[in-house]
Amino acid sequence: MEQLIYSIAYSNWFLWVLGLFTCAILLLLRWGKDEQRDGFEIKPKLPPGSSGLPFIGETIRFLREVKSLPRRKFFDEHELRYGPIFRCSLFGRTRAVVSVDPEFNKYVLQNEGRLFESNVTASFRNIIGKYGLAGVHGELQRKIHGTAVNLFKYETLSSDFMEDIQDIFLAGMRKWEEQGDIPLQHKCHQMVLNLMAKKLLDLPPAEEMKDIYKAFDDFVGAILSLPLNIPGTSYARGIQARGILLKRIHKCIKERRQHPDVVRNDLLTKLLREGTFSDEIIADTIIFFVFAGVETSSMAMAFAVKYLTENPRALEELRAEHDALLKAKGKGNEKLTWNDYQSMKFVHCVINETLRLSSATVVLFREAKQDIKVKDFVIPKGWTVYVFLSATHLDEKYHYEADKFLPWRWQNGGQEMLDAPFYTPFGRGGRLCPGLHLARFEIALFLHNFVTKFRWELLEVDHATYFPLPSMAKGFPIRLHSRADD
Ligand code: HEM
Repeated sequence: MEQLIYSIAYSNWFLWVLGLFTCAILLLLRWGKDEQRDGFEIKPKLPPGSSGLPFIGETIRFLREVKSLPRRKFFDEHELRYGPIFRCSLFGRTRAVVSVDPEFNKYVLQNEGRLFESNVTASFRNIIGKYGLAGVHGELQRKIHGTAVNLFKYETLSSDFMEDIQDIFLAGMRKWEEQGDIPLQHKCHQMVLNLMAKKLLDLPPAEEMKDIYKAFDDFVGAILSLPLNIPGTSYARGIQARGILLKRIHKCIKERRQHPDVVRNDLLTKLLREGTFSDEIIADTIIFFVFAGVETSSMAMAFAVKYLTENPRALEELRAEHDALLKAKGKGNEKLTWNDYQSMKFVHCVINETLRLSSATVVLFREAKQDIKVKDFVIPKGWTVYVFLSATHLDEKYHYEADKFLPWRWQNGGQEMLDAPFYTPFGRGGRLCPGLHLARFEIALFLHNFVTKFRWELLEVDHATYFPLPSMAKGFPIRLHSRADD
């Protein structure tokens, strides 16, 4: 018996040693495999950081902290510990690096297509389509991007957009006035959607084309949803909406070919006239403009009003600028001219500051196309770099009292910040937003009309969130009062 006990104890001890030995070998083998996967003979010096939990990484912590104050908490703590470029597993990507270093961000974005490449998930690509610009690379990306730059360039705003923007915004605001109580965020969304539908496809406003507008809405709603293609989910509705929109766009293409004599000032006509792209590319490009141009601009409008509501001094200064503009034009002459737009100053400070605090694009994803040496470490080929634009916008090192809405920081030389690597609401490099002039123009014309026509009060306290997009939980419910009654 004793012998048996000894022999069991001995064999258990032997098994323990054997087990530990095997684990050690397996760990060594796995470590070696990781090194080989990264393409290095010896362990590369990766940026400092941690991988967090398997697969989830630090996503849960990020999502929790991005909602709390100060808004830069997650980045401040990581930067303090590891520096501005750190290894961090987020959103299911374990081989990833976060950058909140403005100079490195600039380097990454300016080397698009050479050292780095924008990368999108398969589910996102299913929504935006094979030729949706974010997922297109190389020569074709440059060609479509160049066309978009041409369509939305500063010089075209006066001839191609001014009249339509004012007509649609003035009509929209007349309705808001009748309604009195409005959720501003949703109303801005609808108004910008009307504008894009008119400018892209020459469609009449929402009331006359409910199905198409619902499809637009479902499509935009699906972009940031969980990619579950199960009936009833936002993603599935988005895929369905994409089909409806494609059908409508192809119908418009056919109509334009059948009736070339009908004069239209829309972007589809211009794209067809160029004759460079297939119908499939044109359809995906139009759909991508809806994705890129609606939520981004309309959120900025709603957030500008939120910040002005909270900062009466800024509102007063903006209103004074725009009342003076109207006074100089004389009564009954409410439509603005190109010269009026060019004379506006403070409104651009308000727009810059709004986009600094709540730009629609929080983070850009880029994949390293080769091993990238940064400082004294290496980002291996195939790794993702998260370029966190919002983190540099909120960094006290570059913006004093960074959490506060202070449009005056953009006055007296503040304009130089527009080119600085720590202010990039529209990105940079080969994918710099081609709609940036249009977006600024829309927001300026919106603010001009809104502050000169209305006083307003907030009906309920609303809570803003900033990820994945800036948004207000209740849609910013306000009561409007016409200033004509003052
Ligand atoms: C406040 C409003 C807007 C903001 C903050 C914004 C921001 C951005 C940013 C940061 C990018 C770069 C994406 C990247 O590098 O991967 C981008 C790309 C793009 N934007 Fe905008 N955008 C706005 C409005 C618009 C408008 C009105 C349009 C026109 C319809 C537009 C069209 C595009 C397009 C087509 C791209 C893709 C460029 C490419 O990948 O080559 N954007 N936008």
